[in-house]
This record gives sequence, C-alpha cells and structure tokens, in this order.
Amino acid sequence: MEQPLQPKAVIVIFGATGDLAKRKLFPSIYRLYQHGKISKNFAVIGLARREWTDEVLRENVVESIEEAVSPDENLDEFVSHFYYHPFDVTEDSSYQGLKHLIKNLEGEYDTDGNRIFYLAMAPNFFGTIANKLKAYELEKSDGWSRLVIEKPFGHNLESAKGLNNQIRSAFKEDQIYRIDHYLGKQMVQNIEVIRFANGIFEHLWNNRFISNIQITSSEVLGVEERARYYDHSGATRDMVQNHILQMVALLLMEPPIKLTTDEIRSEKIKVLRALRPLDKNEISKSFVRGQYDAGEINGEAVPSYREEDEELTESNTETFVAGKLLIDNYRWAGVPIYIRTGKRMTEKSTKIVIEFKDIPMNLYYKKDNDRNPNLLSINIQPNEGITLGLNARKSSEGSLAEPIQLAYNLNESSGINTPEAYERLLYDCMIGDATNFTHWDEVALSWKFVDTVLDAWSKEKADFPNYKSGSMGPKEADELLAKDGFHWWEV
Ligand SMILES: NC(=O)C1=CN([C@@H]2O[C@H](COP(=O)(O)OP(=O)(O)OC[C@H]3O[C@@H](n4cnc5c(N)ncnc54)[C@H](OP(=O)(O)O)[C@@H]3O)[C@@H](O)[C@H]2O)C=CC1
Ligand SMILES: O=C1O[C@H](COP(=O)(O)O)[C@@H](O)[C@H](O)[C@H]1O
Repeated sequence: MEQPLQPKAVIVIFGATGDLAKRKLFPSIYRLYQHGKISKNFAVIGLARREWTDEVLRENVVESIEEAVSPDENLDEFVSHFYYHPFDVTEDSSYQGLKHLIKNLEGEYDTDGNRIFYLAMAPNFFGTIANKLKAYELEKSDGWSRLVIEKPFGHNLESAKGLNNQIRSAFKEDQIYRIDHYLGKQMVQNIEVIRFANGIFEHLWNNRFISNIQITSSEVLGVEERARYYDHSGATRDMVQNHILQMVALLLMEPPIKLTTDEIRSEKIKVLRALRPLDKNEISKSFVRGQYDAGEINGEAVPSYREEDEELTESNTETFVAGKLLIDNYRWAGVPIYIRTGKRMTEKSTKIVIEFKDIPMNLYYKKDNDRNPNLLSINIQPNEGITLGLNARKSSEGSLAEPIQLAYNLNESSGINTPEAYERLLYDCMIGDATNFTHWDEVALSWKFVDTVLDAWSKEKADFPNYKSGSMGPKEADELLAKDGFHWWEV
C-alpha cells in the first residue's frame, strides 16, 4: 500500500480545555497517528486559561481518545507529543511565551517551521487572536502557517464581513481554513464523484429530467448543553447557512474543469450566486420555521425547547427550518430544491433525494394516478451509501410494476458528527488542500441568502411551539411541497 504523506507541524489548539477539542480534535489527531498520516514530527500545544499542566492535558487527551476510538499500545507515545500552556487570548504577555514554546518544539520535533493555529473557541475571539498572532509574528516561520476557524463565521453578512476583514488583515485567504465538518463527511465528498463519474446520472442531472431535489438533515437530540449558543443562532444559522448550502452547491455545480481547489470552489460559488433572491415580504411562501414542543422520542418523554433551560422560556428561536430554493441558471431553472433541518425530529438522518421526472404515461400501474418516480437517494448518515429507486415486475404473474431499490451501503457508519470528518479535514489542512473548506465568497453568498429570511422573521413573533418532538416538523413544511404537487420522500 502506498505510504500516505506525513506532514510535519506544530498544531496549536486555542480552547484545548473545551468540548470540541475533547470530543473531536484529540480523537481525530490520534486517528491520523494510528493511520500513519502523522508520525514523529508533530507536536500539539493546548491553550486555555485553566491552570492545567502538560500531565493534566495528556490525561484529558487519553480520556477523550478512550471514549471515542479504540486506542493501540502507541497511546503513551502519542500523548507525549502534547503540551499545555496556560493562556488568555486577550493578554499580550501570553503570546510571547507561546512563541518560545513553539520555537522549542519545532526544534525538538523537527517540524520544518510548519504551524497550524486551530481556533476552537467562541467566535468573538477569532479576530483578536488572528491580530495578536500577527502582532507577535507567530504566523511568520520557516515553513507554512495556517489558521483553522470553527463555525459560526459571523452572525449575519455584516458581522461575517467584519470578522473576515480582521482575519484577513493578519492572514491571506489561502492560509485560512474555514471548517464545515459536513465537507469532511464521506458521502458529502462523494456527491461530486457520484455525479461526475457516472454518465447515467450526469446526463440526466438537469431540469429536463429532475423534477425536484430534497435535502433533509434531521436530529433527534434537542439543544443539549448549548442553549446559550443555540438560542442566539437557531436552525437557519446553525445548519442552513453552512452545511446545507454547501450540499446544495455540490449537488448543483457544473463539472469543474479540473479537480483543483480553485476550480471546484469557483463552480460552487457560481451556484450560490445563482440562488434566486427571496422577496422579504413573501418569505412565508418559501420558508417555514418551527420550534419543538414536548413529545416522545424512542418511547421517552422529552420537554419542549422552551422548557430546556430557564433562559429559553420565551424564546422565539427556530429549532426547525424548511425552505424552497430556486437556482436561476440554464441547467436548473424551474427545479425546486427543498431543504429541511431541525432538532428533536423523528430520527437522526441526513439524506439527499433526487426525484426524477416521471414517465409520460401509465402502462404498468393499477390506477391511472399511480406513479413511482425514480429516486436517487444519497445517504449521508447514519447509513452511508446510495439507493436508486426503480420500477420492476417482482413476480412472473401479473403485469404491474412495483418499486424496487438498488442499494450500495458503505460498511462503515459515520456515526454522529464523527471524528472521521474532522480527521479528514485536519489532514487536508496539513497537506495544504483547502478544497473541503469554505472560501470567503461562499460564506458571504450564503449569509446574503439566509439574511433575508432571518431579517423577515426577526420582525414577526412566531407562533411557537409548533411541532411535536418526535415528528418531522410543522405541517407547513409538508404544505410547502404539496402546493407544488410534491411530498417529502421518507426513503
Ligand atoms: N462543541 C461542538 O461540538 C462544536 C463546536 N463548534 C465551535 O467550536 C468552538 C469551540 O466550541 P466548544 O469547544 O464547544 O466551546 P467550549 O465553551 O467548550 O470551549 C471554549 C474554550 O475556550 C477557552 N477560553 C475561553 N475564554 C478564553 C480566553 N479568554 N483565553 C483562552 N481560552 C479561553 C475555554 O477554556 P478556559 O475556560 O479554560 O479558558 C475552553 O477551552 C466554537 O466556535 C463553537 O461554535 C463548532 C461545531 C461543533
Ligand atoms: O454544526 C452543527 O452540526 C451538528 C450536526 O452535525 P452532524 O454531523 O451530527 O449531522 C448540529 O447538531 C449542531 O447543532 C451544529 O452546530
């Protein structure tokens, strides 16, 4: 087997005592190590205000790895690469000490001066950190320096622009890696392969043969421990502005002329530019918001969103959103793209369904209005794979058609928000491949689109709660499709 590239680097994690570092980043770095994608030439510096030591950080790293993956006997060697530095990102004195530590570790681990600054902290610190890294010349080294930024990237277009300007005054666009963990998922990465490597799909991938596209990302969990963040965000900012619009772009983009970062990004950007702007006075015609009420999931009673935390008792934040998008370009004119996502729904699942236009006349069905259009389903999670719904005669008797499915299931379940996605993305960042990270233009265009919806909603109090926990959202989300003659496919 071909040996993978083994990039060298010092990885600095801002917010190393936090939830993301523990649940996702440490296990992902370990998996890179297990898989031989990093070996001896790396060190990780964890930063946060807590008075931890190297030992305490290492204990936490071990714990997080044991919870997330099955460790090998190499775990001790692996954690010996971790160092902790108590650090307040707002204090200048911290950066000088960090500079010394990085220099020492670069010598000890022979990392060629390559540096990753991973900002796993609240976004209000991003600009400050980038500027201080620049002021103390931490981004200057004999190798490369890259900045990895977590979501949310701003709260709306205006704040995203402000944040971007701050970051860009310290780092160039090609040094900035804006993480969208959906872009690290196996089946999201597969969208372009399924499309562009298969003539049977690509030739039909347009408004002549596709009647509509549906993207559903449903969650069973509620707001959990993140009420403060989530209530300020809501489902549209949390899921649509980033993950869902990224999937839309991958599904609808033209074939890139080459598989390079710039070419792929440029095609995705064109899709986002072609999103039909919404009329702010008629948002309810194409967007539906919801907030979960109490209900039952898997036989267990669960509270309403407003009962989850005392700060939420009067919340007007949407925990569900469904929308109809139109793309004004030659290939997609007239094809509705329906999206929906929400918390406390029936199941944890992310799925894309492509509904092909039906045959012109009914020869093989029982009733005149019987129809079973062909559906291609791209299953992102928890099952990964594709299914193609066709019609066939199942037995030799009779002459009627019945639905059948061709299925391809990857024998690996992606789990929920898995370390695998972070593992892929971290590795891409280390080898300098920014394809699966979002370019500023994508971020800006996505905000521009969702801002219209959010501005309109902010002016009117919603009639919440309006869907039961354990359901697939409010009835208006079904009506959105019904008025176009479609329905959600629960395939
Ligand atoms: N958790 C998740 O699943 C996801 C998180 N994200 C994003 O990742 C980022 C981090 O989230 P998460 O880990 O959940 O947040 P947490 O609140 O769990 O962690 C925040 C971290 O920041 C540190 N911190 C806070 N203030 C300072 C300061 N002044 N100086 C230095 N360190 C500081 C905290 O440590 P200390 O108190 O010791 O200083 C802690 O390590 C956010 O942008 C979030 O939106 C994105 C997707 C998923
Ligand atoms: O970014 C986010 O994604 C998760 C859902 O991710 P998944 O990989 O489990 O589908 C969501 O729960 C969270 O609210 C959001 O911030």
